Amino acid sequence: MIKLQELLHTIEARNHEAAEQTRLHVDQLTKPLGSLGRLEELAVELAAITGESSPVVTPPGVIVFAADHGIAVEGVSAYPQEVTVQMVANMANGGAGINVFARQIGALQRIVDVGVATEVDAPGVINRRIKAGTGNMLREPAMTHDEAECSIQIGIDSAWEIFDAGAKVLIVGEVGIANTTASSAILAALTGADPDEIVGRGTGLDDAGWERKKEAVRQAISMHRPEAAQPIDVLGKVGGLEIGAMAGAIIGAAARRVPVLLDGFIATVAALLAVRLCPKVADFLIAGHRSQEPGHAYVLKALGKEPLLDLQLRLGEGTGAAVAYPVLEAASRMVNEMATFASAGVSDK
Ligand SMILES: O=C(O)c1ccc[n+]([C@@H]2O[C@H](COP(=O)([O-])O)[C@@H](O)[C@H]2O)c1
Ligand SMILES: Cc1cc2nc[nH]c2cc1C
Repeated sequence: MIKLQELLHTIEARNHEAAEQTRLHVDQLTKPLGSLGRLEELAVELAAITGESSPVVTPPGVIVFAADHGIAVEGVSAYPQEVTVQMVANMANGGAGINVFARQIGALQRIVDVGVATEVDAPGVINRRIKAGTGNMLREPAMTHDEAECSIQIGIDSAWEIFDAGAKVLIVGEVGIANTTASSAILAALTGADPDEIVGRGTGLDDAGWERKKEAVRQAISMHRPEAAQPIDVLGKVGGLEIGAMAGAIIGAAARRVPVLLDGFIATVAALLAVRLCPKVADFLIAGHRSQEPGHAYVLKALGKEPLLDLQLRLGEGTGAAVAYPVLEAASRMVNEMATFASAGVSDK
């Protein structure tokens, strides 16, 4: 186990030489200059991230972190808390949305229980339980400082395990009823955003539930006064076990120069936490899609990221990133498989 602060210091900058080599190569491929648009930018970004001028992105790795949230008892989700454990079992059986899309893109898959209320006894679910769900942030801090740190460490370990198994891109997903409330509270605490601007309907709240959710975020912030400059304080007071694990996995990817393809609102808030812990992490992130949750556009803007897709998704689990992955693969294949003007004997301008 490497201490978090030590690991954060090992995160390097983007590799400009590799990026420049890729840019030169892309300009020699058999196409009008610049005609593959954002794919060309993505290829250069992949080189800068990985340090490889011919970056390879297969296979991708998908890790879904699952946990429950004490705040669920306040009626801030359209679905009951037991959906979390039921969906973990569904994922273990390969029947969830993320299983389908992960199979479609040939991904390595992991599902990690970091704190579902009821323990899931299904083969394939990795047990890294910290506790049986967070505390209700309207009554107590969601986690202790130690628990928050532990969630980050579990994320780092999980990411490194899937990289050791061969994953070349990281997709982190989650399942956790009420985690859009925790994510909204983290986002408000880190950025000072007004809950009215960022709190959405999550799984599909009605108007009354939506008002309750905004009020819960406001109250949690005024009760705990999380310290914006102390991301682990924010994570502990108003966060979630799976959100900490996702932040850790993203840090683990940056430390190993593995590109992170971001999913929806919860995953992107976890990325913002990681970036606040170490700003260089931002260089390793590619936004997969823009979710319908209004806070997602806000956090993407805070990170300065333009998403690849906007398909009006709001499922989570890593699904949006998995659906965006073929775009990333296309950028990599362009670099590795297209002929150059010279090799194909095509006249350049
Ligand atoms: O990824 C997103 O942007 C997203 C937006 C809304 C809902 N979700 C998923 O729905 C759950 C959280 O919604 P809620 O309403 O229970 O807070 C959680 O399991 C997420 O995976 C995910
Ligand atoms: C059915 C269902 C599946 C999910 N997957 C991620 N969050 C979810 C929330 C619900 C309600």
